[in-house]
Amino acid sequence: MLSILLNSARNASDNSSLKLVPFKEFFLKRIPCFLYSTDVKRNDLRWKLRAKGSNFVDHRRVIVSGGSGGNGCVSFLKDLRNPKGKPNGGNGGMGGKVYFVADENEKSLNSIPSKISAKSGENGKGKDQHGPNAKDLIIKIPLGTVLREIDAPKYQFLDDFEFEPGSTTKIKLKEDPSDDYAVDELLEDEEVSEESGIDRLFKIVKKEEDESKKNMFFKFYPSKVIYEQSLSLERLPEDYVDYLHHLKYQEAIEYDFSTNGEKVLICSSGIGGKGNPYFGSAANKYPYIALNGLPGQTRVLELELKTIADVGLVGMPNAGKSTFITSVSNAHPRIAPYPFTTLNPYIGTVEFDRAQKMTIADIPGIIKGAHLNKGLGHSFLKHIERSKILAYVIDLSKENPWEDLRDLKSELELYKTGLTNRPSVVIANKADLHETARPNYEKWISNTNIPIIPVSAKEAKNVKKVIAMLKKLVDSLKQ
Ligand SMILES: Nc1nc2c(ncn2[C@@H]2O[C@H](COP(=O)(O)OP(=O)(O)OP(=O)(O)O)[C@@H](O)[C@H]2O)c(=O)[nH]1
Ligand SMILES: [Mg+2]
Repeated sequence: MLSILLNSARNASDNSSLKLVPFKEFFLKRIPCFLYSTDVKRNDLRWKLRAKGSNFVDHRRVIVSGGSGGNGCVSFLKDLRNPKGKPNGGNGGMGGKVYFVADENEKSLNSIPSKISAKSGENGKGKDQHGPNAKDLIIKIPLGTVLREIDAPKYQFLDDFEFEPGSTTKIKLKEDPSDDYAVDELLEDEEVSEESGIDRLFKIVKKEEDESKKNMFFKFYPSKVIYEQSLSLERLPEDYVDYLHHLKYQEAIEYDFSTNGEKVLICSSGIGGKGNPYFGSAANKYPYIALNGLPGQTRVLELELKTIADVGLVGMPNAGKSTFITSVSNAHPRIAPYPFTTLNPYIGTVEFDRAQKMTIADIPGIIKGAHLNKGLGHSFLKHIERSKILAYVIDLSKENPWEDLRDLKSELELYKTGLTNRPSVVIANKADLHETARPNYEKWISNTNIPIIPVSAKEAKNVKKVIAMLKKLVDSLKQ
């Protein structure tokens, strides 16, 4: 039985076609590790390289919209004694706003949907029943996310709006007797000019060809014939006009979530429309119109996760970065004796006395040629880009370990010029493998002037010394 299992595992590993990979992964999880052949491991590595860490999402494009406001209602009180009662249409509720909150427990943008929309407010109803407001939407995003707006939203219904202080425009509501429904026509009124003295008035240019714009703002009493009636836009509620102005001239946002718990309003919600009592006056006791709710704000955003840590660990695959972070902090990334064990960045926290903390980022291994997308590529370097201190982890037991340091530095420079100028330490790991590590250490000391700290992350030897050095550097940068 065991030999059948082993053979199938080998057969699966020989076949490098993509289709078999999920099966192989599935299969390998279910056989004991002593049955793994080196072939299987090699193929596993190939699969990882092909995936380029794609199970970890650090870049995402999202469309976010606030909820629309509910419509106001046109309704009148009616009973036996009072067949023509007062207007009693309720107001529409506000839509939900969308907030982003930085959360240090979120590690990837994986869980952020590509479309985020808050719910709409409910419509008003008769008998003065106002529509309830919708709940705000709070989206948790990983600490260190950088947000950029990549597309200006288009609110076509605002194309014709010109917020010109001093000019006045009236909306004429007109009924065409041939139509069943009352329709509104938006006409520019030439006669009325600057005399009103109200600043926030605006002009609507008539555009007959665009039917879709009709009835955008107003709701009419069903089947009620409305003869010519005019309404100046200055009678619109102030928050309604403010919101239209805000939509038309909204500024692009850019934000860097660098503090845990930071809450930022991303999209405002649409204002609810007023019910018909709002339009009632001594001259017009039976207003047959109400306001529709306005749509919520929409933004197209690009989110990029750039981890924030005090210290960034950089090293070739298998150098012992994950072993080091495990021995000094609360992070527990996977450790294994083959390259590219780590596929996502990890953040470990080292706690000192007096509630002082230092964070360290472990990222996937970088190899020579990473800038040409070799290995896992160097896109993960963005996760140490914001670390003020770099800790190079070198495998001291390897042949010519100084070459690794040189290659790492050149990859860092190719990724971002000047990155290697940051304060740094060199951790010479695997110093417990005396046979090779000792002569390498001696050569390093005599041939270079780069200071190194010999360490055994596995046996937790000398790691405290490294932490003390790193803390000194972190503290000196804070001053
Ligand atoms: N002898 C010895 N082995 C070590 C030491 N540190 C790490 N190792 C071993 O080296 C292998 C790789 O360690 P990892 O910590 O997974 O290395 P890594 O740099 O995180 O590797 P990637 O995640 O693949 O980039 C494991 O088998 C560790 O047990 C050490 O100080 N001494
Ligand atoms: Mg690792």
